[in-house]
Amino acid sequence: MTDYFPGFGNHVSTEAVAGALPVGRNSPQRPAFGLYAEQLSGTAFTAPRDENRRSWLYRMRPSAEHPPFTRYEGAVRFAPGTSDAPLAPNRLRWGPIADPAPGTDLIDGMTTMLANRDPADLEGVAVHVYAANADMDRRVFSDADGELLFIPQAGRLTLLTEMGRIDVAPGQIALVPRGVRFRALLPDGAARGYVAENHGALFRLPDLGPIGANGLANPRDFETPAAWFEDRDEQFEVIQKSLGALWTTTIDHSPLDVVAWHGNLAPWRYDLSRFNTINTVSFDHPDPSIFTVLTSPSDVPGRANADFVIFPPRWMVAEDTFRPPWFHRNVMSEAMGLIHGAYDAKADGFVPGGLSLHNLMAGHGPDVASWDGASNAELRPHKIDGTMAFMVETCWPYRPTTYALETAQQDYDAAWAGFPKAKLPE
Ligand SMILES: O=C(O)Cc1cc(O)ccc1O
Ligand SMILES: [Fe+2]
Repeated sequence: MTDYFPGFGNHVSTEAVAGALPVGRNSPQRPAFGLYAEQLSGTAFTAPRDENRRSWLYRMRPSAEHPPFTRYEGAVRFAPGTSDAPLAPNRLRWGPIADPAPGTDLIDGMTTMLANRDPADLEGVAVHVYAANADMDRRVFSDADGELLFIPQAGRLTLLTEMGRIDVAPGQIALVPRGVRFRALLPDGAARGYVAENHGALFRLPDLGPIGANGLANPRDFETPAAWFEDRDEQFEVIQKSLGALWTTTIDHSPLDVVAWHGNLAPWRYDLSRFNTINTVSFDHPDPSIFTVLTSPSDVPGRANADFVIFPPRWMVAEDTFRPPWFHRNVMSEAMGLIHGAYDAKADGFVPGGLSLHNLMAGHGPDVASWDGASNAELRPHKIDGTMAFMVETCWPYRPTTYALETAQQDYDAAWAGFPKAKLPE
């Protein structure tokens, strides 16, 4: 049996039980075995064909069957809303969050750090970090507010989703579409990482323009799981994030009961080491958009609701060039995380599991030590190796949560203190 289907956004047909998937129609009068047909829409019914994303699910019970949701009181650092206080235009940076209490699963282990827009606007993005040490057992989560891009930093995740089972390790990413229920197992007993929650247009591969037909993240390297289900008549808690808050209800079976599905709205995983990195072979550091893995467009052409960008291992060969990121002020807002290794613009203080925020127009770039090193380096071909940083760049300025504001490093501005003054000719 195929475990994963290759390709981004393909139309997949998959059944975990032979004969479960209807042939030639979506909604037969009586689906096989008494299964229930359900359409899951990721775009409006009327979205243009090349953007239209939906799948048909054939399940043991309809997902409509559940009692009312009530407010979920756990996961106190997950989706608390952002601070309303006027936000000082400071650069912010954080170390990794503390280890969670024993018995903390992925959902209770989520900490929202940054968010923008209201999820009800169907625009914006939130950045969460997670630290967990327990499997989700007899409870599932779904996010009505957006698709979830998982960026593991330590420890593997097994995402048991309604549409299949995804194993994802640090160095890989995985996406769970809006509304798809899942539970997470931790094969290594503990896991840490980041989640970008995209409230806006679905992540897609960026146009390649003059790069041509190949390069960056190639579609064939995305993997969508085959249908998988569990038939468990036990109490299951269903936690749902909706309109910025967490809700819970209980049903008497596992909702991961989709026996077959077809369509082009589905979870996937991608190994970041497959990214075909393109950069200068002459001079100057291109804009980091050259490292875009995925983009969620806004309504303004070329201005992303969210870009997921990586800084992977690569050769640096530019001549007469300051090779690390230059100093800059950006109308877009930049949240950065580090999966492993070191980032070439920051000698200290930015560690794996940490996070930084350079909001719109915040002056940033290399710290003094990195600037000094790169300004005096002998410019031979040099391999940046053993590192993977990423950025979630957005046109909507981020607002930190109160927890994030209270836990930010106190001395981040010192990264840019003490640059020598330029000496003009007398
Ligand atoms: O700020 C950063 O470190 C990310 C970044 C890298 C780069 O090479 C150019 C611009 C940019 O925002
Ligand atoms: Fe930047």
